[in-house]
Amino acid sequence: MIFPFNKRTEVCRKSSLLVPSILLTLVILVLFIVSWVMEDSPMSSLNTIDESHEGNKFEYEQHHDHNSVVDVQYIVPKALLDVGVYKEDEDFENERGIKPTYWRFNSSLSWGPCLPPLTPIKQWEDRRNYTTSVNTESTEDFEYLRPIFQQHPSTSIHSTVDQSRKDYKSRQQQLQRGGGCRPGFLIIGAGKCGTSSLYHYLVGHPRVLPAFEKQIHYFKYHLTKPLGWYYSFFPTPRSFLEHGGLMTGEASPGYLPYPQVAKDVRRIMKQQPHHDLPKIIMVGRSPLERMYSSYRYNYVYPTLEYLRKGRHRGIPKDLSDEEYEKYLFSLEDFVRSELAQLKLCLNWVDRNNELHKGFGAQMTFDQWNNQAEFRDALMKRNQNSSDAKDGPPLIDLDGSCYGSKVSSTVLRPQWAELQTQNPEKVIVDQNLHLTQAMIGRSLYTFPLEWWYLVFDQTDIFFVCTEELSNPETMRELALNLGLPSYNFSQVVDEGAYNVGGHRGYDKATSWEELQAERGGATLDAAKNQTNGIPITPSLYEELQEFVRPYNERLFQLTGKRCQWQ
Ligand SMILES: Nc1ncnc2c1ncn2[C@@H]1O[C@H](COP(=O)(O)OS(=O)(=O)O)[C@@H](OP(=O)(O)O)[C@H]1O
Repeated sequence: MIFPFNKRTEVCRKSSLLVPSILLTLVILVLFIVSWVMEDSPMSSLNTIDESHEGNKFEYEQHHDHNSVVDVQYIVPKALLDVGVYKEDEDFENERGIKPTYWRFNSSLSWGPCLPPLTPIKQWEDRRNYTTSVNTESTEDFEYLRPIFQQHPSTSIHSTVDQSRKDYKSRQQQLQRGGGCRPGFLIIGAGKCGTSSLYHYLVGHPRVLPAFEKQIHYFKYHLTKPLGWYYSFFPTPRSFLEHGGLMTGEASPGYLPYPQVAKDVRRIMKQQPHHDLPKIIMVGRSPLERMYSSYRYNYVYPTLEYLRKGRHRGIPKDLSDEEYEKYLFSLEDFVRSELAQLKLCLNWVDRNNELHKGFGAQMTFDQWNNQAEFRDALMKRNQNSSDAKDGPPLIDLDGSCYGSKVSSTVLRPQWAELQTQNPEKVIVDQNLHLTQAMIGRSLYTFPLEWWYLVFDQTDIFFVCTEELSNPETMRELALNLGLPSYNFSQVVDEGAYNVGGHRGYDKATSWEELQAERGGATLDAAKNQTNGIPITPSLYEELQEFVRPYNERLFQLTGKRCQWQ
């Protein structure tokens, strides 16, 4: 008896538990589905946060995903949205319908090229560290964003540049704050072609702000440092926007020669919000003039400096330059030996006048064919070069043509004879990569081919040095970068930068001074140097012949022809 009773009560008890547990399961299921749907919704990742800090009230929209595993957080001050920064894309188109890089507003993660201060989420949650990187500007401070939409006030170029320099003088402070502005253009070279002038002319545009230094060389020499280190060379977001800036950039001539740099610029900049890339600008000068400029700048002046200080064993210090001359190799010496080396590397002709492919194409293939960006082109152009439509073989001049130290007295294979026969003459270690390639670095097409494999054709701009001082050249370039039209006459009238010896990248020499220095040549001739290059006429002719096809390929590649052949 007891059993049926007990059994019935057990059944009753069980059935009375069943309903709530089904209900509970249903509720859990519904909650799970809702949270799952919410997780996929972008709105769910926006929290508005009110914070008080040091007497200021802040309102932020905090973007994060639901797993809270995002370790970098963009905090966008609400006030920024209120002043109307996020308008239509078209607001930033110039008269050619071109927008400057990064000015797209489909995301609130970036203020044009500038990234708001970054706050690691861990710090956000850990209030003890909270104050270290949060933006401490008050709401009304964001009024400074307004000039972006208005005609920039007509302050003089210099006061704008000087003021913005002052604003971001403290790079250390900027590093701590996070954020920063990305370069919208990179002048990648070529060295000794007027990169300093091009940079100074471009930042003379009132909507372009200069970097802390003309050449930063981040992608060549400093990749082990964080990107924040690089951005700290550019205006702070505040100073950038306050000055109505649309673009900033830098000029590092050491970028052009290296395929790895082209790859790294793309890879690293693509990871940033917007995935836009900086525009690539290259300036090219008559190859022989560049070569002569490099000979003086990278060999003669540093070697004289070295000798004057008595650094070379057996050569007394403080002699006159004329007395030191016998210790220097001539331009003719260098050109002859490098030309022979380059012919072996690129193409050479045997006694029967038959043309042979040099060692450079195969060496370059072996070195680079494991890189996805370059493999296809290398297969077509270096392995099967009979098909001209794919372009000439890719050659990594710097990496393949020059070899390395032969002995303590012979620094490069190309100088074996020169150095052995002239033991009293000096080549210093310091600029070997430049001294070895006086002609090579004038063959602009070789390195530029690699940049064309990595960047869109429309993102690469080529300017001829000889046209730099024409304000119309600069206006065209600025328009093609998406900037408003601007008359550069006043800027170019300042003169040429980094002329002759080591006067500095930021030092302008007036055109009149240049005219006087260059023996009273006409102003036009002073702008387009016509100095005699000290080599024998026969070698000059041979060089001209040698560089002509490479110049021709450069003009084909860039769609732009310079006055040199
Ligand atoms: N506007 C203009 N027109 C023609 N030539 C010009 C111009 N501006 C600079 N220059 C000449 O360019 C040479 C300096 O180039 P860079 O600034 O690129 O040199 S560097 O690689 O950054 O050291 C340097 O050449 P050299 O004087 O022959 O050495 C400058 O005189």
